[in-house]
Amino acid sequence: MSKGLLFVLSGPSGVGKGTVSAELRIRKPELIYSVSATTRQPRTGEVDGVNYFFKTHDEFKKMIDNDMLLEYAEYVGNHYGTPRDFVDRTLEAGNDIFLEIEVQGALKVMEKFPEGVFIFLTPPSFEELQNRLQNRGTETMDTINNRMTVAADELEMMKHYDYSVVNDEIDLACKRIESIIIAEHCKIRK
Ligand SMILES: Nc1ncnc2c1ncn2[C@@H]1O[C@H](COP(=O)(O)OP(=O)(O)OP(=O)(O)O)[C@@H](O)[C@H]1O
Ligand SMILES: Nc1nc2c(ncn2[C@@H]2O[C@H](COP(=O)(O)O)[C@@H](O)[C@H]2O)c(=O)[nH]1
Repeated sequence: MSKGLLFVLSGPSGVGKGTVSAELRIRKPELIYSVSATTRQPRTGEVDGVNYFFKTHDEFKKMIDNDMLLEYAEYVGNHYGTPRDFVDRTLEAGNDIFLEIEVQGALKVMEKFPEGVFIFLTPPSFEELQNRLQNRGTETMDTINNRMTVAADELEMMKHYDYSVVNDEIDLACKRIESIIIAEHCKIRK
């Protein structure tokens, strides 16, 4: 049996990765989504094991020490990481897996899985990115400013990705990603 494909969706905070992924889950239920571990506090409505595995700093460190993370990164004061075992088992079983992670982590996955498919989600403009972060209302103005500073560096990394997709409209962004998934599967059949 051939292995599944690893898709990584990345891009600056607030660009709409979570929103687009949630819509893709509805449109492509056959895709399997990785649940990350994080030391960040849950936001209202977030559920442990569904949105994230919420960990203490000690628990997260143990995961690193036991080599349980495919990649991890510190992002604006919190740690985030992708549990390795779930990714490996999904791919070995011949299923595709979808990771939604920030840019430092994606660059690490590129080293370990160069055969992965790396998609950078871009905002229509920098101003719109700031509007989206502010309108989401989940971060303080300080955190938003920090995330915008990081975003400027992250946009520089877009050139390392296989695809860039503009998230102007959720429907269009999803259609673009769905086309990429189809195209990557066609490549395998050739
Ligand atoms: N195409 C779009 N047009 C307008 N608003 C959008 C669009 N996509 C997402 N949004 C809004 O932008 C905000 C940020 O989206 P979302 O939380 O999905 O971003 P994210 O990239 O996952 O952020 P983070 O990396 O911080 O988790 C949300 O309020 C969402 O509703
Ligand atoms: N490197 C990783 N980044 C991850 C992972 N899971 C999520 N993220 C990214 O972190 C930021 C902030 O997320 P938020 O939920 O606090 O807004 C965002 O860009 C996520 O995509 C991961 O496992 N590794």
